[in-house]
Amino acid sequence: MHAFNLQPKTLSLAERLADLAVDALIGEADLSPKPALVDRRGNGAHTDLHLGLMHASALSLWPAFKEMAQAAIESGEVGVPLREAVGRIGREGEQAMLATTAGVNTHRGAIWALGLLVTACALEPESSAAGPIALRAARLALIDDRYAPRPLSHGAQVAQRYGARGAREEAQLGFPSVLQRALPQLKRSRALGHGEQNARLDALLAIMTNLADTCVLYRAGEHGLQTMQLGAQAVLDAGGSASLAGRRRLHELDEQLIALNASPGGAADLLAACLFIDRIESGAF
Ligand SMILES: CC(C)(COP(=O)(O)OP(=O)(O)OC[C@H]1O[C@@H](n2cnc3c(N)ncnc32)[C@H](O)[C@@H]1O)[C@@H](O)C(=O)NCCC(=O)NCCS
Ligand SMILES: Nc1ncnc2c1ncn2[C@@H]1O[C@H](COP(=O)(O)OP(=O)(O)OP(=O)(O)O)[C@@H](O)[C@H]1O
Repeated sequence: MHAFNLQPKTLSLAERLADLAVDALIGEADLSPKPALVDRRGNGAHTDLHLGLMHASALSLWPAFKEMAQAAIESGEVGVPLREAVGRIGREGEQAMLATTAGVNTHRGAIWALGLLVTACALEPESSAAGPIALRAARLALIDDRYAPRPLSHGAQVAQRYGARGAREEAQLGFPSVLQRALPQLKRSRALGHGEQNARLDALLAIMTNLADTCVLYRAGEHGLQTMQLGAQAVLDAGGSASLAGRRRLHELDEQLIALNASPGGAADLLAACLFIDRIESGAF
């Protein structure tokens, strides 16, 4: 008899969903060259983040994603009890993240977006279509969580100043940036044979063309947001990340956004959401 069981352990549904969520975060972090974001090249516009921290943070969230999926399986329906359970687990995940990063916000928006999507998937594991998953996530996001603290977050300050409702609204509308922009662009660029990394960069740019990213608004105001949106569109118009002209535009956009300290963190979170849904749609679980 062997001392070790060498058989691969069969993962539960909740564990597989947590794996996919963490994979999506690592895929987003590693993707390079992303404008002004942490990637394999460097720290973009961030002084307090680096790639190792993004990886460690992503891994620290695995238990929270698993617990959210388990809560969905046990509850079986969208409703106040599940919303409040997921809110509590999300806040615990945030504490695990902050303990790992010594207090730096690496993945706040991603816990929210991916947490809702993991929960939505676990509610109906037989259905892998993006539309119904996003709709279930939106229904959850629309439910009020009475225990959620209401801090004067960067997002809340930007909402007061510019009227942008950020991460919450994106989820409540069923992730339009992911379903209507990122996923179609990812598929278009893949179909053109642009290569997976370029297709992912194009998907990120497609999100950036239209998003009211509260990270950018907080750090660089409306001018920063406009620079991000127009610059991302210019890259896509020039032929996307796979073309020489598009790459030149992408490099310019990176420099412009770094000069403005305008890191599109919300767009990055939504790219992770896009990569997650793409894996679900392709039958990964
Ligand atoms: C809704 C959240 C994101 C708070 O949003 P708020 O705008 O107040 O906060 P904050 O300034 O910290 O921004 C959160 C993050 O969202 C991302 N983001 C920014 N803009 C956007 C956008 N337009 N769309 C999507 N994500 C965005 C950014 O990465 C940013 O870091 C969430 O953290 C929350 O409500 N937490 C409470 C605990 C809870 O219920 N958790 C549930 C986990 S499923
Ligand atoms: N690759 C990435 N690089 C940088 N940020 C990312 C990346 N992926 C996701 N993000 C998101 O961007 C956010 C970081 O933005 P930001 O630094 O503005 O946050 P903050 O701590 O709220 O603000 P500040 O650093 O201005 O005090 C994180 O919440 C995270 O969700």
